[in-house]
Amino acid sequence: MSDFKEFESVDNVLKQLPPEDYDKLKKSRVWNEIQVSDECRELASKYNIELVTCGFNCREEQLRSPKIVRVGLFQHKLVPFPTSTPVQELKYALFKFANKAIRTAARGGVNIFCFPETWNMPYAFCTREKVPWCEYAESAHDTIWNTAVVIDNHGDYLGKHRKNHIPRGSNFNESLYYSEGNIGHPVFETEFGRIAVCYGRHYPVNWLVFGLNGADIVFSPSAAGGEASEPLWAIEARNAAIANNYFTCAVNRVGTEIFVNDFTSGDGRPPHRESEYFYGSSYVTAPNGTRSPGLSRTKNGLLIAEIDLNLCRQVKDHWGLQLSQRLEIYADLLSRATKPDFVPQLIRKK
Ligand SMILES: NC(=O)NCCC(=O)O
Repeated sequence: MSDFKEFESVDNVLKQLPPEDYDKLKKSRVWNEIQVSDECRELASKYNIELVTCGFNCREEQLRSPKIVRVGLFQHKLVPFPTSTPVQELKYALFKFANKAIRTAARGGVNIFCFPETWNMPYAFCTREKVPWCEYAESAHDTIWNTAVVIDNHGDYLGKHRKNHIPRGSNFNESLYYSEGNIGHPVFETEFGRIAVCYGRHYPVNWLVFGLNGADIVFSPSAAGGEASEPLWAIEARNAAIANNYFTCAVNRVGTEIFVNDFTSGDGRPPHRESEYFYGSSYVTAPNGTRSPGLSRTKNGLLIAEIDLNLCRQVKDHWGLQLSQRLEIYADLLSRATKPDFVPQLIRKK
């Protein structure tokens, strides 16, 4: 397992193909190269941030102009800072690094930038300890919810999303720290499209509602790690883009975090001090199912993807999934399934 933790990424293996084969591969995945400034590349290299860039194809239309937007997905490790670093010092160090990442993204023309979930602290929920981790809580207009705030390009607070599905298992004991989100599935109108934040990527209905509320781009900031989680990663956000005809941006944390005290994971393993390994691999999917290369599994990285929001409607027109989605039959079933006397529609041989 430890060797696999160091495995960098499928995309890096693919890059070793002869250039003409790699070119064919790019065409088959339908993404292109885009230009970013030398300054962006220089900053990325100076700050040791892997930079991956790509653009998605979109047909030109006769009536609507292209709506070109650049999204920036930033993934990072906590190390070199040990989890035992004093709270204020660690917060400051992470803020300083975040500042470098944002500046790099800005030089790359990024319009919308997204961090991973709980990027500004250790992922300490595995420990079940409250001290000192609760001291990382801050009022981003919230304290007891796992919350993402959306800040617009003028520096103004646009609103927030509270995580709806709080994990309760294995090394993801967030329910000891957070209440379940209670403010629905907001979509934020910005100068760069209608955007939303979806934390609960294991729940297709969660994704669906952001689509119903009109999202063009749904960001999924994550702290996703471990063997059970990784096989799902490349599928869930991609499938959501296909099912809902919007762009999805899956943003993950990187690395293993070592804590001071032993804790157990409820899986028969002896007490230990390390978190799950967070496998990075942040990526973007377009509404037609094509996807960007992923960032590495092991390194700090910035993925800059150029998208044309017109693709959302083009794909909707092509498949007509919204025309045939039959929400009413699911609304009825779902409301019955929430009742204690729900009887599943199960047919048995008589
Ligand atoms: N942060 C979080 O909700 N993680 C859930 C587990 C996973 O998906 O890897």
